[in-house]
Amino acid sequence: MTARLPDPVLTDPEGTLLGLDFDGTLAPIVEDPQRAFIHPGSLAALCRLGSRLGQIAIITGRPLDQVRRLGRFEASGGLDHLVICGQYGAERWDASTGVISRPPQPESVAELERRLPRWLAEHDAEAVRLENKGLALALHTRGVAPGLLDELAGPLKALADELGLAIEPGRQVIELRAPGTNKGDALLGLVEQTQARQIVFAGDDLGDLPAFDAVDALRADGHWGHLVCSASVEQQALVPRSDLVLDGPDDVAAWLTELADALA
Ligand SMILES: O=P(O)(O)OC[C@H]1O[C@H](O[C@H]2O[C@H](CO)[C@@H](O)[C@H](O)[C@H]2O)[C@H](O)[C@@H](O)[C@@H]1O
Repeated sequence: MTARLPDPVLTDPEGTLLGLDFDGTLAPIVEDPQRAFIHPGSLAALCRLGSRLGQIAIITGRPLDQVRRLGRFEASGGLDHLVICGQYGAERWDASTGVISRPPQPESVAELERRLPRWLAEHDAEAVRLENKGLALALHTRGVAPGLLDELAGPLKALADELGLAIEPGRQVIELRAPGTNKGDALLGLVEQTQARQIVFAGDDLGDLPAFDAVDALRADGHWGHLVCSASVEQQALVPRSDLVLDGPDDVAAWLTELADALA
């Protein structure tokens, strides 16, 4: 065993659930969210791990269809044990069955969609780039308006409260989204379904904290858990919570490759 590869996973891969965030963990952060493709090293390693680990789950704030496209999973073999939980667990795609579950857009998000262009104009925030995810609208400032989100955070929280939406802050983004799901509940649901004995989760941003909390709760309940941070200068909140700190998506790809090699 090396420090990067935990023994319980190496000795019982079939009993292991590997949960992974997408942006900033499997995919490098880029300016255009539509161009954030999975790191090729991570994709290759996941294809090898797919037949060795009991379950691989990508648990992401992204909509399912985006992650399926940016992850290039369907063009790749060996991923029968992959599940994608999109939009913080509200959507799900199971590679083994092809079954998709996806709730309809709530009226509160439709109302936000109607109001937001005018709201941004009234707040001198037209520079913000909007990403419409169906169950959420994300306001991005990467490359266009650094610092603007700090000013908008309070008014956006008031708007979210008025519409009954949840606020999800992230790396140069704030989302207003349908409430009721989070990455922690998505992970706990998968543990119950798969009866996994070892749970590993890797993430990079604030939206991953509920999954970190879930792993801590599972550990308190007798499971073996391992928390991995894909670190960045931009977001360090996960570092003190993590058992292993990796140097961003390149290092995540190297770590997944080491794991695939060890289990080959
Ligand atoms: O849960 P995740 O898989 O980490 O998704 C969280 C959000 O990630 C995306 O935004 C982030 O990545 C973009 C592409 O690299 C980057 O431009 C942006 O600044 C980051 O915040 C995505 O666009 C959001 O919808 C996700 O919710």
